[in-house]
Parts: sequence; structure tokens; C-alpha cells
Amino acid sequence: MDQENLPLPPDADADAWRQRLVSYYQQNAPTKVKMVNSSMMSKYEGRYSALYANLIKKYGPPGAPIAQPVSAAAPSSGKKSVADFAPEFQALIAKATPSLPPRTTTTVVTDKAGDATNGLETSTFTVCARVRPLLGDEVGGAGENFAAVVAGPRIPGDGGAKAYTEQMLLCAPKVGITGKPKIEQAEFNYDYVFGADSENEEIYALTCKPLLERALNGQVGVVFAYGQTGSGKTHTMNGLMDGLIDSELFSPATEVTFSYLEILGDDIGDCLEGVGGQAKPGVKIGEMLDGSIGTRGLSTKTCANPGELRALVEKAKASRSTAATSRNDTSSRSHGAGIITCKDLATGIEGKLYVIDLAGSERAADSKNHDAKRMAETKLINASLSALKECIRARTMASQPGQGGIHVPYRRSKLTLLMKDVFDIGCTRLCSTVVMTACSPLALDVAHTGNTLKYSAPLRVALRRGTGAKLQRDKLDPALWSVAETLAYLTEAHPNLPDPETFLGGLPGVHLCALPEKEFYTRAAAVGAPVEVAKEVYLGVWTHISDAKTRKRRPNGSIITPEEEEQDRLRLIREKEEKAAIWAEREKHMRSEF
Ligand SMILES: Nc1ncnc2c1ncn2[C@@H]1O[C@H](COP(=O)(O)OP(=O)(O)OP(=O)(O)O)[C@@H](O)[C@H]1O
Repeated sequence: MDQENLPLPPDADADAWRQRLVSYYQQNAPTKVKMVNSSMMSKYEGRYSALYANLIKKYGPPGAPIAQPVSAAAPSSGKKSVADFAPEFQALIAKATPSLPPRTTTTVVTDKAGDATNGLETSTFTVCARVRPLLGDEVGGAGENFAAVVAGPRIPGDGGAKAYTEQMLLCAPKVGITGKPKIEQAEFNYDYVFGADSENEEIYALTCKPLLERALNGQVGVVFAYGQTGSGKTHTMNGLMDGLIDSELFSPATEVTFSYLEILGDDIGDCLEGVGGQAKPGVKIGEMLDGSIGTRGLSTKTCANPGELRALVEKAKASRSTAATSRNDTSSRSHGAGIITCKDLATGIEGKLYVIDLAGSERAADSKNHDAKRMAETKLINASLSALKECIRARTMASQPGQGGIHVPYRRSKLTLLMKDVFDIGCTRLCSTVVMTACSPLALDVAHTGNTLKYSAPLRVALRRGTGAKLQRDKLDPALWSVAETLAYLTEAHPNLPDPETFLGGLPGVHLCALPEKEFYTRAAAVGAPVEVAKEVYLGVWTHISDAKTRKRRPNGSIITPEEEEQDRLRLIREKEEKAAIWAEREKHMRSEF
């Protein structure tokens, strides 16, 4: 064996591994040498030998490359294909790409959380898309390796019902029947769109920082990345995690803990207790008697400072299951969920942040070379992604008037069960979710990227400011109470609260509902009420919020009262009995005719 291919010692450092990987790619996949970058080195820190083994599986032993399947087959008929017109398409796409003005809105996540015109929305979604840059041999590459997905216009809102929107443009290259190149452009609306030149720091500030603020207030923040394999999900999630580590998460008033699990179907592993690059299996996720989500067999580590959290995140990354797939040499083959809890040491109330890196979806063409194990993996990944899609769709629909009876099937997969706070209409904490749609820029991938965008764009519910008048006002919804109505409620429903006026401090219902649990405790203590009373008031308010969220409405927004519901039920019974009597009568006549 050549000197350069001899096994590296177990304690070889990152530089030695970088040289080894470069030398390996030069021998077996020379066009991919540029893939050995700082992002790859950090993703695989601590488990370079696993990466090397994955590459050997895909590209063969050093110096003996295995031929790779060709992804875009050249046409045999002599008819011109997209690849033949690459420069023309690039010119057309450059013409369609707008130059972007600076953003006018940078507070979408917080604005959504506070959008209470139609009653308080307990779970809000901010839906974003990011397209990664061209990488390695894609740059100036041949065939359909040019960028056909670009950040489109930013459309300012009017401060009223019309929402602020950013667009992702999908420019599908087509060769017309006349043999001329043309692009079919489709626009997809998002809250934020991040182009190929966007940086993780900017994305953190706009999307993840507001979630952290929410978690520090005892509430729940969730961010997850969805998209095709190799589209940049892990790159983005790692960037957001780095942002969180260096944030205001740590303070003497807060205790921070961290857990990391990986999910593949019903198999759940603890990545902080992993050995030999593999997560420790046997973690269970389930619902507790009080409806909260509990885990068994999952370790939770306390971290006193950013350095400790960073070390745990690196350890978790080192245990995640990865493989070299046809589209990504460093593909994650499981869903990875980092859970950060921040406990207020004064009140004991805990906020939570979930940072979820989903496994990538694959095109049928990309999975055709998989072995049976990888095929089974792909099936499990796709099943849980489809459960996630259904849950988000049902949950956003359930927020619309007249849709109270919608079922959100979050128990269908372990992934959605873990995210119960996002989907449960009766949850007792506010929850903000950021969906990050990761897109490949390649023309080769436009069909798959189109599906990804079609999946995620409709999840966005635009801010509905100014449209509240269309709904019949729900007198029992605390989020709609005036200061006087809120005070009347506290006085009547909570006689044990000594001084409701001071407790309320002049807040209208919507502001009372948005207070974190710990603030109820602080306010109760200030008026001399015990913790039990604070808890009773908090749960009382939240019972009203949940009832208001599930109140039955007609599609026109009017409320169906319990009395009307009862009348409807009795009417249906009466109609059924009348029909049965008519049928009995007919049958009697039919019998007598024979
Ligand atoms: N915005 C970006 N800037 C620079 N490099 C990027 C960016 N996004 C992704 N990459 C690079 O692209 C490659 C694939 O990205 P990544 O592993 O994050 O994809 P993924 O969507 O997580 O894939 P999979 O689902 O297969 O795990 C990596 O080498 C990564 O470093």
C-alpha cells in the first residue's frame, strides 16, 4: 500500500485527516476534492474514520475507484436536452433574479407569537426557505449543474391584513418543442427566504433568537430543517446551534440542560451516551398521565457554560448515524433532535428549545442503488416526514374558523409525538415553531425542490391582522377580554386571589394570556397569595384559552353555542326516527302487495 494510504493512527488530528481525505478524493473522485472543507471537517469531528469508511463503501478502496451511477442520462435520440443549453438557461435565470433591497421586517417570529386579533394562537409557525450555494464540482460544472433556484422579491406588507412576504423562485429549465430553451418560473411565498449568499449568523438572528427569548420565558421554541438530502439542513442547524451556544442562554439565574436523541422509525437512540460513533439504543418516548411528553433512557446533562454545551453538541454529532449516499457523502440517516431546557432557578419553571435536523428526503432515482438496509431506512424516514407534513397541515387548518373538529395525528410517529407541544391544541404553553426549508440550487433537482417547496410553502399562515372583525367575537376567549372584563373574571372565578387588581396591573386579557407561568407566580407572591393560588389562576386562564381554541364555529366564523349543538343533535335524532318510520310504512305496503 502507498505511504499516503496507510491507516492513520487512532489519535490522528483533524489536519492529518483533512490531508488523507483530500488525497483519497484526488485518487477516487477528483471532481469532489473541494468537498473537503471546514463544514465537512466540523460535521465529522471525532469520527473521521467513520466518514472514511463511508467513502470507501461508496467510491471504493483508495486508488481503485468504483464507477458512479450517472444521474442525468444524456438523450439518445439526438433531441437537444437541458444540458445542451446550460449557458442560455443561466442567462435567462440571471435575468429573472431580482436584486434584493434590505429587509423591512425583521420581527416576523415575535409578531406571529403576539398576533392575537382573533384570539391567542397558542402555536405559531414561521416558515422559511434557504437555498444553498453551488458546491465543489457543481461550480462551473457540466450538464444540469447550474443554479435554477434563487431568492426572489421581498414584498412589503401594508401593516394591515396584507402580510410581508419573501419569495423563492424556481426556474425550471425546459426545451420547447421548437427546440428553444425557456424557463418555467414558479414563485413560493415564505416569511423569510435566504439566498445562496446568506450566512448562518443572519438566519440565527431572525429566526432562532426569538425562539430563545420564548424559551427563557418558560415557553417552547422549535426549529427544524426539512428538505432533500444534501440540501444543507445539517449545515443550517449546526449554524443555529452555534448561535444558541454563544447566546444569552447562560446566566446565573438559569440552569441549562441538554439532551440529544436520534430517531429512525420507532428506534430511538441517545447520542450523548453513544459509543464507537453510534447512539445508545433503547430510548422510549411516551405520553405521561398529565399529557406531557416523557422520555425513558435518555440522558440529560447539565451545562454550566457555553464550552460545556459545545462539547456535548460535538459528542452528539459524533454519534449520529450517517452514510455516503449518491447525493451527499456526509448524509444524516436519522432525525436528530437536540433538546435544550432552561430552568428559571427562582421559580423552577422550565422553557424548552428543540433544534431538529431531519433526515433528508430522496428522489426515487437517488435511492435506486441502495441496499436493503438503506431502502428500509429511506422508507422509515419518508413515513415520518409524511406524518410530520400531515400534522403541520392539520394544525394550521385547525386554527382557521369552522375547523374545530380537525384531528392532528401527532401520535402517528415518534418524531411528531416528541413535538407534541407544537401540535396539541390543548397545550398549556405558548409554542413558536420555525420551519426551515432547505433547497438544492441545481437545475438537476428542480422537480424534487419543487415538491419540497410545494410541501412547505402552504404551511405558512400569514399574519391576519385587521381581519378579526369577520369572526364573531368569542366572549369567553380571555385573549379578547378588556381590562375590566379580565378583572371581573379574576374576581369572580378566583376568590382566593387577595388583590386581583394589583395582580392584573392593568393588563388586558391578551397580555395576561401571553405572560409566562413564572410571572403568575411572581405577581401572586406580590399580593401575598400562595403558589397554589398562582397555579390555579394560571390553569384557569389556560383552560379558557384551550376552550376558545376548540370552540366550534361555522365556516362563516359564527360560534355554535352548546345549546345550538344540542338542538342540532336532537334534530338529527328526530330526522332519523322520521325516516325509519317512513321506511317501516313502505315496507308494510310492499309486503301487503305480494
Ligand atoms: N449554505 C451553505 N454554505 C456552504 N456549504 C453548504 C451550505 N449548505 C450546505 N453546504 C454543504 O453542502 C453539503 C451537504 O450539506 P448538508 O450535509 O448540510 O446537507 P443535508 O441536507 O443535511 O443532507 P442529508 O439530508 O443527506 O444529511 C455539505 O458539504 C455542506 O457543508
